[in-house]
Amino acid sequence: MIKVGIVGGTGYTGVELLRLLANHPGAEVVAVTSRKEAGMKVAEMFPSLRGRVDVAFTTPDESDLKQCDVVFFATPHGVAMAQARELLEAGVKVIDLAADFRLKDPAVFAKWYAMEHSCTDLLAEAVYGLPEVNREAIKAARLIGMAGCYPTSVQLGLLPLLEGGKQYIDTQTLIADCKSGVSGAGRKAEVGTLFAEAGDNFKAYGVKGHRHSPEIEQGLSTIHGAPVKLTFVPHLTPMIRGIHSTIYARIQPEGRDVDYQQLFEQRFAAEPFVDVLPAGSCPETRSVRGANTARIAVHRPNNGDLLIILVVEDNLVKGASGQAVQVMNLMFDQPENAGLDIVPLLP
Ligand SMILES: NC(=O)C1=CN([C@@H]2O[C@H](COP(=O)(O)OP(=O)(O)OC[C@H]3O[C@@H](n4cnc5c(N)ncnc54)[C@H](OP(=O)(O)O)[C@@H]3O)[C@@H](O)[C@H]2O)C=CC1
Ligand SMILES: CC(=O)N[C@@H](CCC(=O)OP(=O)(O)O)C(=O)O
Repeated sequence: MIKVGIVGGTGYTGVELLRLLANHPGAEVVAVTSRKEAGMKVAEMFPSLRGRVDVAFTTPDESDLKQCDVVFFATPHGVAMAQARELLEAGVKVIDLAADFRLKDPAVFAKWYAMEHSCTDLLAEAVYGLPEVNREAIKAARLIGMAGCYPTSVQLGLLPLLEGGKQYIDTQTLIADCKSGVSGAGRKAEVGTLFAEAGDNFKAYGVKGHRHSPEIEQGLSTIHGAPVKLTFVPHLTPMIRGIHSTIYARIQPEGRDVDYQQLFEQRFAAEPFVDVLPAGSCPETRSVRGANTARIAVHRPNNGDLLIILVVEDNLVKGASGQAVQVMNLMFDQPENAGLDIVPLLP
């Protein structure tokens, strides 16, 4: 059994890790931290886990995380980078769901996260946690910076069009118009996510600049092998789970004769967690609720020069904890779908 520790077990991604790992045949959660709820049984706080998770929260200081084979950080930005070195030196693998190990340039990290990076050597070593792009590197890694929720959807939507230096689309004018459910903002109390503020309401935010822009551009540029520019506008929608990304790309002369439906179907045919919908479809966020699946549809209206790619995912699953379990499975040579064989919840 893989011995698992979770730092930040009371937040939305932490409890989602607990839910998924409760069904994992090869992993056992041996430590879960919370500073505020230390001493309380996990299942007392989250009755959905009664009979499935039999551990209590401990403070991060009390928790013997070094006895684990892997520790997930489901914490705010800046927490993992303060603790990763000690764990790695003790032979523990580290999977960070925050952004501490995503951005390769420490100056870019400092600009967007308003803090200096405290271990740039580990940043250089860390592997980006997006299996459809980095599967082999993930298998060999001991430190993972998981892809962000919006960045996962946008990179999957553009992967077949950009990888291998393809010149099918204009890589300098891409637009990603993205919507997220409120759980994307985490479980902490904030006015903007109160029911009376976020319910029956719809708004864009971060239009001047969002910290996922540099992450998406870094990822797309790596996939393409040359700089890619993208305008990213996130929106908050009155739903709990789910991300819907609508991506616009201009087709270049080299891409005029490409069958995009076939390109997407072929690229993702062997991917266990990416589903390309039949031509003409529009994916719904509820079709992936609770599951580690991204569903994608590609449209080319009137066979013109505009491609519209629609991507849906559950921000807490493929956008965070499910993808983190997928990554753990790769790192520990488990079946990639262990603990993740889930039918989405309807309605
Ligand atoms: N929500 C989402 O959809 C996604 C979130 N993420 C990222 O995952 C991370 C967690 O997000 P989310 O679960 O939503 O956040 P929450 O705010 O819901 O939970 C944060 C957790 O971290 C713990 N925590 C807070 N500060 C510290 C600290 N200094 N040391 C140790 N533990 C701490 C909290 O417990 P306590 O205070 O009791 O210790 C709590 O359990 C974030 O970095 C977020 O950006 C990534 C993808 C999607
Ligand atoms: C709706 C909402 O507020 N979403 C968050 C993004 C989700 C998140 O936690 O960001 P990471 O994926 O980088 O960890 C935001 O825009 O800040």
